[in-house]
Amino acid sequence: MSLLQPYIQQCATAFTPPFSISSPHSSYVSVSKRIFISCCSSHSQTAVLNGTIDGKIAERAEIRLGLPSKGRMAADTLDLLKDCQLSVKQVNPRQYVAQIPQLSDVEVWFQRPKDIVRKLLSGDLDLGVVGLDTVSEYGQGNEDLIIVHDALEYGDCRLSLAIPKYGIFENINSLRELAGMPQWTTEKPLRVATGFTYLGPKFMQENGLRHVTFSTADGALEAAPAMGIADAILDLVSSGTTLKENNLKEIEGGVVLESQAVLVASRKALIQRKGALDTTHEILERFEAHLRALGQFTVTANMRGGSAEEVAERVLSQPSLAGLQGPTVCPVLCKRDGKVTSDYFAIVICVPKKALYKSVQQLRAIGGSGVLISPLTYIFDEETPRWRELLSKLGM
Ligand SMILES: Nc1ncnc2c1ncn2[C@@H]1O[C@H](COP(=O)(O)OP(=O)(O)OP(=O)(O)O)[C@@H](O)[C@H]1O
Ligand SMILES: O=P(O)(O)OC[C@H]1O[C@H](OP(=O)(O)OP(=O)(O)O)[C@H](O)[C@@H]1O
Ligand SMILES: [Mg+2]
Repeated sequence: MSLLQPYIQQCATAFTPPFSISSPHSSYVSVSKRIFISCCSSHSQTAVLNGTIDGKIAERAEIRLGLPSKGRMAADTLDLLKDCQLSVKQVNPRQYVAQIPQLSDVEVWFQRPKDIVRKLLSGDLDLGVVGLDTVSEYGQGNEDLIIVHDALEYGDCRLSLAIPKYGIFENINSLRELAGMPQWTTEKPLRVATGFTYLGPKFMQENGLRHVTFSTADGALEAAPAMGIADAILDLVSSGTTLKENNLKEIEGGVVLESQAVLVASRKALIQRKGALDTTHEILERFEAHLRALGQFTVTANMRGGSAEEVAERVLSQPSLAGLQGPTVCPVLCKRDGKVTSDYFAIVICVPKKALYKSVQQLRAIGGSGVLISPLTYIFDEETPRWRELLSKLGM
């Protein structure tokens, strides 16, 4: 039985029969009155049960981390891990298993993003890095999937509905206007081309669009309206260039999901697999510390003053100079007339990259000189907020 089944049944009760489910392998899904067809046999629960027996995970010593084997997420994921001093040692690009020397109990498996989600559900992977769009589409709200880090700051895109700029759509600019067009009927529903055959129908149903039918393809969906195959498309948008080049436009209320790369885990693995939670903690800490540091610079400067407190007062009087917890102020000691004195103090603060120039101006305004700026590698907090969240999601 497909995981889409509850949804199909929900639709079936929402609309009056007759309807039919003609083939579980068909690539068509419709939320119009007549056809409700599950789209993808690979979503089946048999697969979900593969690596688990009666909800218990299969025994193995290693913790398996799935990383994208190709596509635009692959290189950025390896770069992130490298920046966190977790370089992946892969002998050659065609070898799908690899190691991270710093995490001795982790085995890396390179997989296509959708297969990472499927294998997390089947118990064949424990952790994975993929786009939120892929987790949402192939995870279908399954409670075994837990988002451990929701913002790895790459792979930014949105899943968005787009329609032609021309013809009957020329003056249609919102989902409400699209839904209100008299053209869509049971006999002639709005045809949407999408690779998101779970999220697409769900979104349409939640937004009250009744006369909709879906077709699917693996890529270049933006061609479908001009080819006469579809009226609209539901696909990922990043810069918007592909839509523009194909004479398509997004509409108000048409964004299904904002996505970026995330770290996702199997709840069962975190709870049952020895070492999985500790390893996840380490990866999470490194990701958080690195990503927090990305937005910050360390600024050091010298400042003349009578005492550390007096210098701190001056620094704290400026809105952009508070730092993470306040400035570090240390005396700069030098010898004058045989005596050690401290006419200058060195101050060290963290400054958001965006506020860098303003901070330098404020430092100068209060007498700062010799301002040095260096990038930060990590900011480790006492405890990461996401770790607390994860423990609470796990009921710990
Ligand atoms: N234009 C984009 N800009 C930024 N990120 C994107 C964009 N398109 C996709 N992504 C993100 O990258 C992930 C992988 O996309 P990619 O195009 O590499 O693979 P795919 O389309 O799923 O597979 P394939 O095209 O190989 O069949 C997507 O799931 C999404 O999270
Ligand atoms: O808004 P843009 O920056 O133009 O990016 C959007 C395009 O990127 C993705 O396609 P991809 O390049 O992955 O090709 P595909 O259709 O073969 O998956 C997506 O499916 C869009 O077509
Ligand atoms: Mg693609």
